[in-house]
Amino acid sequence: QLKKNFYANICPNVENIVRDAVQKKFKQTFVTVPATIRLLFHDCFVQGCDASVIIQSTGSNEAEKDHPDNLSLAGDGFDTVIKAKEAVDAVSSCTNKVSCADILALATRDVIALSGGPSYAVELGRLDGLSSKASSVEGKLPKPTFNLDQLNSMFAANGLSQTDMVALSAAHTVGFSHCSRFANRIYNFSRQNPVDPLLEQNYATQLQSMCPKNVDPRIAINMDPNTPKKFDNVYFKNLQQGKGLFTSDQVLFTDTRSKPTVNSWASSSSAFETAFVTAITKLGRVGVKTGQNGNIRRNCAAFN
Ligand code: HEM
Ligand SMILES: [Ca+2]
Ligand SMILES: [Ca+2]
Repeated sequence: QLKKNFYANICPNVENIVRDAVQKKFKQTFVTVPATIRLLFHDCFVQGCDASVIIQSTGSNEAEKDHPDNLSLAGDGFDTVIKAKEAVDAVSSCTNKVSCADILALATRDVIALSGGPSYAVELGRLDGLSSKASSVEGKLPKPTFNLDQLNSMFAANGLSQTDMVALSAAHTVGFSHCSRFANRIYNFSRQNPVDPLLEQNYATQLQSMCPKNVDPRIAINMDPNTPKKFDNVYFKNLQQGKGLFTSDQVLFTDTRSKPTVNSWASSSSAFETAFVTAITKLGRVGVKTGQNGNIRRNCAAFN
């Protein structure tokens, strides 16, 4: 059972310590924002929110982070958690008392606020997981080609509704994607349509020029072409205009079951923010470890 003031008697300053460390990292690079948010998502959907995604592989264990679906997680997300953990552990009453999973949840809240998104209270008290296997990632994370039924069933498996799924998808209002993730939509989409007809034409042309056919695979482009550094509801306005980058984004507008939600949040950022806070709070409860199922890692990247 998570609690908002879990560390009140153990490490009363934990929220300020984490926020200062995250702010420092944010000043160094904006990538801190999307990298940390996506890290939380990829953690919670595999074995629950237990920092299993942060574990480094060793000679005897190929960890989650080396599964193909996690190779594009930006290093700045991992670094944010490690830096915040160091700052927490530097305070003697807090040393080895705060889990990496909780630090990731707090850091995510902080980067969302730093980029203009909603601020919210974070539930705490997660333990860090005791296993991390690349093989356990398979089939647990959504693909950019997913349709609404596939998205709904994967989120439902984590206790999240369609409404939660649409709200959380708005995380694509910040951050980057490599060209390979949507190349299918701008080149050889189908026999009749080389370009996905759901893509607005000028946007498709722009994407083609940023991602030419033999582009360097390291090139990444903004997922929100309008406000890539603001955590806002422009994501939904983009969907209304055929500017969803992935099929899994655009389908939220084209499928009549989710379209009303997109329209409503495109016109009301406060309604979106309320739904997002509900959804990310539910995300933070997925598969939480307690008792013998977890511990507090001394080093977030390695088991004790
Ligand atoms: C709904 C299904 C989802 C799919 C299919 C999906 C897929 C993807 C893909 C393919 C990328 C680009 C990765 C790359 O090429 O580097 C990406 C980036 C990202 N995703 Fe998702 N995602 C989904 C949901 C979410 C959720 C729920 C969150 C968080 C709440 C999230 C947060 C992010 C962020 C912040 C980035 C940018 C990462 C960066 O710039 O480093 N995504 N996603
Ligand atoms: Ca996990
Ligand atoms: Ca945005």
